[in-house]
Amino acid sequence: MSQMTEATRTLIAPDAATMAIADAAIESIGLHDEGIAVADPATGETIGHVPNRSVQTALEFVGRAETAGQAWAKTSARGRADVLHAWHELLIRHREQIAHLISREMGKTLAEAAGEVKYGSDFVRWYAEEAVRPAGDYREAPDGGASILTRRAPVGLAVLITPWNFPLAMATRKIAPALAAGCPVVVKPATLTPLTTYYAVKLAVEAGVPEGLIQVVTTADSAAFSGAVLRDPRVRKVSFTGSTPVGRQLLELASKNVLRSSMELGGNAPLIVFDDADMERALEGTLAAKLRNGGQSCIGANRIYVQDGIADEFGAELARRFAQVPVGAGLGAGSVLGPLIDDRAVRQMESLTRNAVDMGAELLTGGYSYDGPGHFFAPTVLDRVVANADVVREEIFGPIAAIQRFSTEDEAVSQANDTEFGLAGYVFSENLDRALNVADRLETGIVGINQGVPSNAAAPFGGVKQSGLGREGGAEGIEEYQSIRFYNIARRATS
Ligand SMILES: NC(=O)C1=CN([C@@H]2O[C@H](COP(=O)(O)OP(=O)(O)OC[C@H]3O[C@@H](n4cnc5c(N)ncnc54)[C@H](OP(=O)(O)O)[C@@H]3O)[C@@H](O)[C@H]2O)C=CC1
Ligand SMILES: O=C(O)CCCC(=O)O
Repeated sequence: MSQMTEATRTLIAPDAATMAIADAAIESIGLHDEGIAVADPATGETIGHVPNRSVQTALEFVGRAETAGQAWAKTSARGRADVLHAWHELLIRHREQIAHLISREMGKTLAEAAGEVKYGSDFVRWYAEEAVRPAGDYREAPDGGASILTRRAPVGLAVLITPWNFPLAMATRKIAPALAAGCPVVVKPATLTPLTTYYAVKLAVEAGVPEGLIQVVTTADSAAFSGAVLRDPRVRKVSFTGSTPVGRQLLELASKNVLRSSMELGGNAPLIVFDDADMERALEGTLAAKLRNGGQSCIGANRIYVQDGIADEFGAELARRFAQVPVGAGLGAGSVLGPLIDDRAVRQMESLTRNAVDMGAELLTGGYSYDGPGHFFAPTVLDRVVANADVVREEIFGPIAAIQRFSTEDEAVSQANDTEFGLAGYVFSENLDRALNVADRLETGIVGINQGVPSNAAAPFGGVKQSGLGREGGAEGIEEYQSIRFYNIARRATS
């Protein structure tokens, strides 16, 4: 595609010393050199192997977790909290190794990986704190004839299926509340990035999580895994983060045993910039909402709507900033944008850009991939994208900013809501009334107002419409792993 120069073609190479830190972390996990190969997306190099577990082994692991879970469910809340606090401390003590490992296996820059270590560890600390919060309440029946006690019991064995884009945070966001609630877990990390999960779980065991309580299953046949494990009567809960088509399949499987289900699925986030926005805030917020994690986030800004009066200036300035973003290996000094996860993702970015341009979009910057061995695509800005272009209808999952223009608030809201997804949205306006009114009208579970990264361990992350079911993080996140029961105590009037 166009716009390629020798300067923009240059990629920052990985640094040998930083790769050595990552490789030492991988070595310390103690896995063997056989099974499923894991590759570095910046170099294509194989960096380790994880076991390819059979269905039979996965079911044995279910049994081990269930056995360990019986004692864990009886451990006091303070006991569970203490173990989670100890795990949090170990994650922080090993933050450097974990950040390098995340960067090596997933590709994000070291700075972003360090941010993920903080974010991912925050879930462990948060649920250490939540474990001891009241797990029930007392109420009176309105007619006075009964007292009602509620109690939250652990839901039981939870199967946790995580994606490759946040290898630590997506694991801890599920494991920590499950453990805090008193549940055993079987975790299935993505085949593309399983090493961080093995490393974090090893630290959990060192921190005092009972042997067997967390079982990690890696497999080359994830469909066979879910087909068997979700039908097993010992399993009571499934929590999944990933694509909507896989989420639908898992919900179908979960229906057989009527499993409690949490689904954090795809997004198609609208980002709306009004003409009364602070331009600097809006540009920085858009850059963050689009390029965080190389654009590979389900809350990444997918459709950017800019009000007519400022659209030319906004588009030109965003393109200028995108063009200056240093691209290279996550473990390369100064990289701000790392590689995409695999070659399929690069081909998808090329196809989305081509389709948008064919349909009339203006390519303001980027639009090209880099020659192998890594999977790199340039930061790209497209302006005047039409509403039925693929880049608008599909989840991009890469560094393409697709700008459309609008004139009125009603028009912006109606375009923003014109999708089957409803995970995140963003509003930029210095008029608080307007920002809040538009936020109220967006059909999403999350809204960033004048900022581009709304995630926080204390917040209830999750979507509406086809973006999923349930919430992760916050006080709500532990409830996903609890069953509420009540005791009705008959009361006799006394005089
Ligand atoms: N909501 C989100 O955060 C994410 C959304 N996505 C979206 O999905 C697209 C495709 O990414 P992809 O990684 O293929 O996402 P998937 O939904 O295929 O994978 C996510 C996780 O689910 C597992 N999985 C896949 N199929 C099954 C199955 N039948 N039973 C049990 N587990 C299964 C994967 O395992 P395995 O790795 O072994 O296939 C992985 O652990 C992305 O481009 C993006 O649009 C992707 C990741 C995260
Ligand atoms: O599903 C994702 O893409 C990961 C969640 C990102 C976040 O928690 O901010």
